[in-house]
Amino acid sequence: MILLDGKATAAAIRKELGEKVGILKSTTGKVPGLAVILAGEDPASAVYVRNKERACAEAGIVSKGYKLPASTTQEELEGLIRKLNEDDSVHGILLQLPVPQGLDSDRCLDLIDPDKDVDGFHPVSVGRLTLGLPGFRSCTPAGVMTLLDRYGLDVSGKKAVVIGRSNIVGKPLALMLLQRNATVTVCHSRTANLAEEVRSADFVFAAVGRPLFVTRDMVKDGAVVVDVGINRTDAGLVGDCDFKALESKVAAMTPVPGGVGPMTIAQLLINTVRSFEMKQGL
Ligand SMILES: Nc1nc2c(c(=O)[nH]1)N[C@@H](CN(C=O)c1ccc(C(=O)N[C@@H](CCC(=O)O)C(=O)O)cc1)CN2
Ligand SMILES: [Mg+2]
Repeated sequence: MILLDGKATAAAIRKELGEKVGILKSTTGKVPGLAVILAGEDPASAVYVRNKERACAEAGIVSKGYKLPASTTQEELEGLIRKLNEDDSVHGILLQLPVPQGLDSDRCLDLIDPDKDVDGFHPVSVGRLTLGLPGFRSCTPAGVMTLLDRYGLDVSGKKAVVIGRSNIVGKPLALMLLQRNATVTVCHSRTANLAEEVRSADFVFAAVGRPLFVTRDMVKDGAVVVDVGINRTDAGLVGDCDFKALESKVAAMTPVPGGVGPMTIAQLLINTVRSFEMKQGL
């Protein structure tokens, strides 16, 4: 089995981007800037934001953190986004999700300038993805595609099954796979014969949010399995797939942790550098 090592791949991407940013800096005199908004005190979000800021530093991207209390009002948050839209040193704006109760994340995401929407959550970005037009792609599914590319795994003509239909993973991932000429099935909680659907897949993408949901009997021999799940259990962090049980059956698989998670952050950096380049007309 080939271990699809997201941690190592993400580290390689950060290094490559660092070199690229160095060249961009010497040719333009400017550096990419990412604004990271964290509202409230969700501990997992705080970790992700810290990791994003660290990753930016490693790649030479200037990150500006905006840590807001859970009591922040909708108006304050919207005011900050408007200000960042106008700030020429900011090439990417991200609002860490979830936001505290009482804040409307959809209204905030709507306000982000689509040219700075490095998380790819703005309806314009989603529309561009749907139409196959250039634009920012949601970091988790785009990071998955980048990981497959780095391992030379081509989905064209293959049967891909996505388990999960969230706006930030399942739906955009299905569209990206379709764009790459996979035959795509999206499964969810109401799918009849889910195990049978998954068993027919050459590529399985699990984004259900249920620990060890994908079992050995559900996967065909030689399939490629990408586990997008991050579940905190008493036994620690586990994915949506039973890694130990699948290991001897599949051709390639991502671990959790160290698979898709680090690629999400690497993709954010890729998107931010791309946004910077576009601003410079490159
Ligand atoms: N504005 C956004 N909010 C959220 C996104 C997003 O892409 N943009 N995705 C998730 C959270 N997320 C990034 O924000 C994220 C989750 C997990 C990881 C990661 O590296 N996970 C590690 C394990 C780390 C741990 O101990 O938890 C791994 O899988 O190896 C990175 C980013 C929801 N919100
Ligand atoms: Mg994501």
